[in-house]
Order: sequence, then C-alpha cells, then structure tokens
Amino acid sequence: MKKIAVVGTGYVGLVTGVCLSDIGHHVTCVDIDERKVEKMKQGISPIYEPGLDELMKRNIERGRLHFTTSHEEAFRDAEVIYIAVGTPQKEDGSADLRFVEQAARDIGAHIERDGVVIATKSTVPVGTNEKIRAWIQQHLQRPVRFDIVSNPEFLREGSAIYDMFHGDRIVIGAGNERAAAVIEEVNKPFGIPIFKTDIYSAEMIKYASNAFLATRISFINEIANICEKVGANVEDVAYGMGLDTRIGPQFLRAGIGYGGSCFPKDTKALVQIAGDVDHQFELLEAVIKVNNKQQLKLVEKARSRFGSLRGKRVALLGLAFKPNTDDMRQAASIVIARELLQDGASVAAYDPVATENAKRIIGDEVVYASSVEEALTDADLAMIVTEWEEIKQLPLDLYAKYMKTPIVFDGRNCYPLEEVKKHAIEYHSIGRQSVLTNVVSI
Ligand SMILES: NC(=O)C1=CN([C@@H]2O[C@H](COP(=O)(O)OP(=O)(O)OC[C@H]3O[C@@H](n4cnc5c(N)ncnc54)[C@H](O)[C@@H]3O)[C@@H](O)[C@H]2O)C=CC1
Ligand SMILES: O=C(O)[C@H]1O[C@H](OP(=O)(O)OP(=O)(O)OC[C@H]2O[C@@H](n3ccc(=O)[nH]c3=O)[C@H](O)[C@@H]2O)[C@H](O)[C@@H](O)[C@@H]1O
Repeated sequence: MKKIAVVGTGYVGLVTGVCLSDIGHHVTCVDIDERKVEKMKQGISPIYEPGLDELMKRNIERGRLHFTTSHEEAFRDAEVIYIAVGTPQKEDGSADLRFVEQAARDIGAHIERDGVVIATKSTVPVGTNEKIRAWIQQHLQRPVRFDIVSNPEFLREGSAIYDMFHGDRIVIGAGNERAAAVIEEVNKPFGIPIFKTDIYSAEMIKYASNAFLATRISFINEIANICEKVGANVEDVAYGMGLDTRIGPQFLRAGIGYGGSCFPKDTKALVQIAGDVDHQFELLEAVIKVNNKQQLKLVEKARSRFGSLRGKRVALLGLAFKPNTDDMRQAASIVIARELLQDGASVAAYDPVATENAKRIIGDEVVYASSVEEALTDADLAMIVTEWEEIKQLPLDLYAKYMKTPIVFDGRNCYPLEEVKKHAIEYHSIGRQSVLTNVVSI
C-alpha cells in the first residue's frame, strides 16, 4: 500500500482521498481552506455526497486518512501525489490553471522522495501536464526524480462514491511504463478496467467524453423541442432510440439542459483548445448554444402561457444542478430565478440540500422555503427544476391543494402523463404534449 497525498479536497479530491484510504492506502489530503480542513479532521464532509461521511469517519478511525493545510507535511514522504484542485473557466471560456500552477509549485517546493509520481485528476487542457512538469522542476529545492501522469476523473456528483468503486474505466496517460505501473498498482483494488495511453491522449479523453455526453443532451433536447411541435413524445422517442445498442439508453433524458461544475466549463474549454490550434469546433459551439436556450425553456413556456409574469408568484422546486448534490455551479435554477425576477415575478424556492449554496449565488430576492408545501402555497405557477426523488414522489394532489392555480411547468419530466391526467392540474413538460384538460382558467 502506498503513501499518497491529494491536493485539493473538493468533490473530486475528497472522494478520491477517502476511497483510496478505504482500499488500504495511507492518504493525506491537503487544502488551503482552513475552515474545510478543520471540518474534515472531525470527520465532517464539507460537501453533500451520499455515503461520504461514513467512509470518511471509518478511515479516519483506522488511522489511514489525514487532513492538513500544510503542503510540506503532505508531500514530504509521499510516493504518489494527486492534483485535484479546481480548473474553473476564465472569462473567455478557457480553463483557468492558476490553482494547478500553484499546486505544482507547492509540490516542487516540498517533494523529497525519489521516484514520486504526480498524477493529475483535475480536468486540464491538452499539454498542461507538460507544464506541470516544468512548474515542479522550477521549484525543486533539491534534485528529486519525479514522473507526471494524467489520470482524469470520470465520477458524477451525487454518485461519486459508487463511481469510484464501479467506474467503467480508469485512464492512465503516462510518458513511461514505470509511472503508469505505479498508478495502475494504486488502483488495482478497485478492480476497474484500466486503459493506458500517452499523456496528451488521456487529457483529450476527458474533454472528449464530457463534450460527447453534453452533445447527447443537447441533441435530445432539440428532438424534444421538435416533438412538442409535431405531437410526438420525447420519452418514447428516446426509449426507442436507446434500444439500438449502437446508441444506448444513457444521457437521452430531455429537460432544461445540462448544468454543473463541468459540462458547461469543459465544453467551452474544448472550443478554446480547438481554437488555439486553428480549428473551429462548430458542432460543440452549437451544443453550447442549444443548452443556453434550453435552460430558459420553462420561463419561455410560462411567458407564453400567462402573457406577462409580472406580479405572479412562482414556486421553484429544486435548485441544485441535479439531484443528490448541493452543488449550485451553473445550475439552471440560477438563470431561471434571475429571469423570473427580471420579469417582475416573485419566487419561492425549495431544495432539500442546496439552499445555503443557492443563497450565496442567487441572493435574497428569492424566498427560500423549508418545504415543498411552503413553496407551493398561494403560487400562481410551479416550475420543477431538479428531479429530486422527494419531488418525483410528491402526490400530484398537492399542487391543487396548496397553489392558487395549479399550473405546473416540469423541466425534468418527473411525472407520467397518464398519472397527471387523473389530477386537477395544468401540466407543461419537455418534449411532451401539455395536459390542459383540468385547467383552471386564468
Ligand atoms: N466535480 C466533479 O464532479 C468533477 C470534477 N472534475 C475536475 O476535477 C477538478 C476539481 O473539481 P472539484 O472537485 O469540483 O473542485 P472544487 O472547486 O470543489 O475543489 C477544489 C479544491 O481545491 C482547493 N485548492 C485550490 N488550490 C489549492 C492548493 N494550492 N493547495 C491545496 N488545495 C487547493 C480548494 O480550496 C478547493 O477545496 C476540476 O478540474 C474539475 O473539472 C472531474 C470530474 C468530476
Ligand atoms: O467532469 C465532470 O465533472 C463530470 O461531469 C459529469 O458528471 P456531473 O456533472 O456530476 O453530472 P451528470 O449526471 O453527468 O449531469 C450533468 C448535467 O446534465 C444533465 N443531464 C444528464 C443526463 C441526461 O440525460 N440529461 C440531462 O439533462 C443533468 O441534469 C445535469 O444538469 C459526467 O457525467 C462525469 O462523468 C464527469 O466526471
């Protein structure tokens, strides 16, 4: 078992560190955020991720998982160091490598052990690992032999622990066989297929994978938009398409587009990466454009239903960019809330876990309800933004019971149309016909 350091304890770094300690490694996670580190030392996860707290506590107790703010303490003795700091987008859409560069400088300043392997989990543009090598080299305090490996991460928020243990593949991009073998050995207990390649290809696999998944989403959303006009049902269309094993059923859920910390930024970064080598990635540009429009689909539908939204009270159900996470980065709820407020509507929002993060981003013009019922009370219309299980399981009578007028715009197709038809609500969803039979006239 290896001595491992993980730099950055966000969704990727913390989950990686915790899971590596769970399979037997000795892991020290280092972060510059003192508040986070204090919490983690007590076994409290700073993020909401199902199953993470339990696993953290277990491995802290076993003495295999440590947290620190000291890079020196983390790197001194490490045999493997994972870089998992953020790579947010810059104004022009390209990846901001500031945190990666700082992490590399810190590594250079503190590594002591010959043969240490530095593996990058952060999503970084092609060529960045070579830069990381140079940054480390420049900051070495003594001659230390080290190797660089690109080891992109494919976990999903909300099922990150599951993905760590059951992922489809582990990609290892290395310049030499020894470095690849070290990372392969670290990961062996997970029992996940390993694909070894060169560093540049590994970096590209990550962007290409995210861009392809984003493309599927924008594609099905465009099909949904056409379905609405021609009278087809996108759920059936997606199902029928997915039966073809060459297409497959995943990532064909129509809705109000993709959000999150990665698809929006990684698609834009790939357009930039292409642009840097004089290639215009027209397909991906269209994917991004479609997604931006799709995020406002519910507002558009409400505007055309009501004429004007001025003075209307809107219940916003779900704020996180997807269920089972408290992550609000690039969530559709942000643009929807802003647009509604701009139209002069009032907004009462509910989310089971993301409310605190939402307040910091959306602000206090929105009322944050502590239950679905509270958000729905006296509302003129409701918008379903995130398909939390709690929201999918809501008895449909509740809308009529609490709302002034039970008019629902469902951005995640949470309910089967046949069920909806049995209740006294007006219902508009994505890529399916509206249910107007039980309409309350406005
Ligand atoms: N969030 C996700 O689901 C996935 C993210 N990724 C990629 O992984 C990377 C990390 O993403 P997240 O975990 O979401 O980021 P995050 O923003 O949640 O966390 C980054 C952490 O790094 C810390 N940090 C920054 N500079 C540091 C330094 N010099 N030393 C120590 N700590 C430092 C920050 O304080 C923060 O806690 C990104 O490149 C992202 O694109 C890849 C796959 C999945
Ligand atoms: O690089 C990353 O950060 C990660 O990005 C995504 O993971 P994540 O953003 O956590 O969530 P997804 O489940 O992929 O959903 C992303 C967005 O797409 C939307 N989506 C997803 C699937 C679908 O069929 N339709 C759809 O609209 C979701 O609502 C959500 O807003 C990828 O699935 C991960 O493999 C990758 O590691």
